[in-house]
Order: sequence, then C-alpha cells, then structure tokens
Amino acid sequence: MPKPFVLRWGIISTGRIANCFVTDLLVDPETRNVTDVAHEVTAVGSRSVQSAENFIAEYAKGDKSIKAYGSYAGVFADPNVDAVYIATPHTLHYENALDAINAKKHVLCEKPVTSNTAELRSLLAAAKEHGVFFMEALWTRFQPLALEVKKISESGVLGVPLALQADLSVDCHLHSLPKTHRILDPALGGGALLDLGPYPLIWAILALYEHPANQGASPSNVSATMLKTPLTGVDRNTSFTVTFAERELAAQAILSCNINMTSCQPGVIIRYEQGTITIAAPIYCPKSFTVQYLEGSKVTKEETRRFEYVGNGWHFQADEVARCVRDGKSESSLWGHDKSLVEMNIFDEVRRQGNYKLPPGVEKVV
Ligand SMILES: NC(=O)C1=CN([C@@H]2O[C@H](COP(=O)(O)OP(=O)(O)OC[C@H]3O[C@@H](n4cnc5c(N)ncnc54)[C@H](OP(=O)(O)O)[C@@H]3O)[C@@H](O)[C@H]2O)C=CC1
Ligand SMILES: O=C1OC[C@@H](O)[C@H](O)[C@H]1O
Repeated sequence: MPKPFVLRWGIISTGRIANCFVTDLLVDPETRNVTDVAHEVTAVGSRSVQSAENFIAEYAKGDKSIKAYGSYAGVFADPNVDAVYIATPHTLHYENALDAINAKKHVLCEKPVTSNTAELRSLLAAAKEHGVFFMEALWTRFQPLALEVKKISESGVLGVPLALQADLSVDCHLHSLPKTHRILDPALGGGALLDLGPYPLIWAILALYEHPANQGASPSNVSATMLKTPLTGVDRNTSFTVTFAERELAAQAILSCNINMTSCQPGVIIRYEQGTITIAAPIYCPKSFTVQYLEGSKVTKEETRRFEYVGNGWHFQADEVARCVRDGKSESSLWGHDKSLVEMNIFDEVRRQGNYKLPPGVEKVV
C-alpha cells in the first residue's frame, strides 16, 4: 500500500477546542478507514510557553519532537509546520490567520472564520496572493452523517426541499461566567450568533444553498431578531430566517441559537415535497438521522441511520485539509470559500438587524 501523505500541523492556542482537535488528530486514521492521509503535530504556540508545554504533556503524550512556543509567531516561522490550526477566540481569527498566511502556511481556522465579511475577503485575497490553502473549520460538514444526508437530499427520492428548521442552544450558565469570558465579552465577539449560529446555518447551507435546484444562488432574504443579555449586551437569543428563492428552489430556513438554555430534539428538521429528514441534537456532531417517506400526511416508510467512529468527529475536517494540501488545492469543495462568504454575509446582516455592534476597533477590516 502507498505511504499516506503526512500533514505537519502547528497549533495556535491551548484552549478547549485546541485540546479536542489535537486529541482527534492523534487518532489513527485507519480506525476510520483513511489510509491516504495522516497527521503529525510538530508545534504548539501559546501566549505562555508553560501552557504550550503543559498542552503537549497532556494532549500529545509528552511527545518530545513537538516544539513548544511561547508565542504564535514561533509556530508561523517554524519550517516543520505545513498547516496551522487557529483556535483563538473569534475576533482574533483575522490577525492570527493573516500572520499564518503571510508566513506561507496553509490554514484551518475555527468558526466563525472572522468577525465579518470584509475581514474574510481580506484573508481570501492574502491566501490567494501567497498560494496557500485556507478553510474555516466547519467540522460538521465533513462528518460521515452530513455526507449521507446530502446524498439523500440531492438524490430526489424525497423531492425538493421546502423548509428547514434548526436550533443550537447551550446553557452557558451566564450568571456564573466572568464578563471577560469569550461567550460574554463583546470584544471577543461574544453572544449566541457568532459562537453557535454557524451550526444551524451549516445545515441550511448543506440542504438548501448546496441543493442543485438553488444553482449556487445567495439567499434572497435574511430576517433576524436578537435578545441581548443585560450582563454585557451580547446576543443571548437570536432567530433568523434565510430564504433561497433566486433560481429553481423556493425554500426557507428558520434558524435559532441561544446561550441560556439547552437544545431540543430533533435539532434539525428538513421538509421535502415527499418526506422529512430529522437530525438528532447536538447538531454540531449528530450521531443519527431519520428519513420519513410521506404520501400526503401518511408515513409510508421510516429509516434511522446511526454513525459511530473512534474519536469525536474533528478529524474528518483534518483529513480534508491534508487531501487538499496534497492535491495543491486552494479551497475545499465541501466547505469552500463561497460558503464561508455566504455565512459571514448572513451574520453581518443578522447583527445589523439585531443592532449588535462589536466595540470600535475590534473588526480589523470593515
Ligand atoms: N469546532 C468546535 O466544535 C468548537 C469551536 N470553537 C471555536 O474555537 C474558538 C476558541 O474557543 P474555545 O477553545 O472554546 O476558547 P478557549 O477560551 O477555551 O480558548 C481560547 C484560547 O485562545 C487563546 N487566546 C488568545 N488571546 C486570547 C484572549 N484575549 N482571550 C482568551 N483567550 C485567548 C488562549 O490560548 P493561549 O493562552 O494558549 O494563547 C485560549 O486558551 C472560538 O472561535 C470558537 O468558536 C469552540 C468550541 C468548539
Ligand atoms: O463550536 C461550538 O460548539 C459547542 C459549543 O459548546 C461551543 O461553545 C461552540 O464554540
């Protein structure tokens, strides 16, 4: 068997999601039947070298070959790093990703990719100029369950999609959080929309935006409302509808995200002309979905599919990055630049309608 292409990763920051991502990176790809690509962590950068060292000890089994840096710049300059994974709070993604791109590193950047569309456009231009791969880490889109939902959705067995409802809610226990926590701090892009909004939206993008009948059209309308927490003024409860009606498709997504309650089941309902697909919460990493075939309101058949693998689902996006880098691609065909742009355009509009302005100077490009 030919040797797998090995992507050498540098990790930026040592917080919660960086831990999760590295733990999954170190799962043997053969456990998910992947033999063409593999991953190696070669550097970890933190604001404190002690944190980087602790991170390597705890999450990378103390591997002495991994370099610990007390800055992010050290990782960007390291010749043994091919791709950088950025896991800092939302409003830092732009400057961290730009530094990585300027150092000619491929980039996988956590969601939401930037604070706004203008920052994203600036990053895409820089990635093009430096000839590097760039992708938002919308991990859900690469999970086997999502690939299967897309296949059924576009096979035509249920007809075309008409409507979609999706919610992601997490009880963040707001009153116990310090106001400087990234969920509450407006300077870090706090609130429900930027943190949780990508997940209901990813299902709308998969089922509606990507549907062949939509022919790649951007939404024709976005309507939104926000309730803010009096603690710091960030959005606590956000609802938005996204309409796709520019081409052959005429469908609406009703989406919501909340940071003061837990999710309900099912997390996503996609309604087609002749059936429904319901996806179990949590919608960022669902483990099952059910297809109901309908004749009128009568259910004629029902099938539930369940998914299991070693690890927690963050490794599928890493495999995609490795394949794209190996193949010299500038973007993924599963979650390409156009989809991040659709997302950020929608978020800009939702924040505009919800009158949620980030503090002056937080958005680096406007
Ligand atoms: N895909 C997914 O499932 C998830 C994605 N995320 C995304 O990942 C990003 C990080 O979230 P999460 O890991 O939960 O956050 P954490 O607060 O746990 O970690 C963020 C890390 O960023 C670094 N950092 C740099 N500057 C700052 C600053 N001013 N304030 C706080 N931290 C700073 C710190 O690392 P250091 O000190 O080492 O430099 C810190 O540990 C967010 O954008 C979020 O949307 C989050 C959770 C799940
Ligand atoms: O991406 C995420 O998914 C799970 C949430 O708990 C977390 O806050 C968010 O960043």
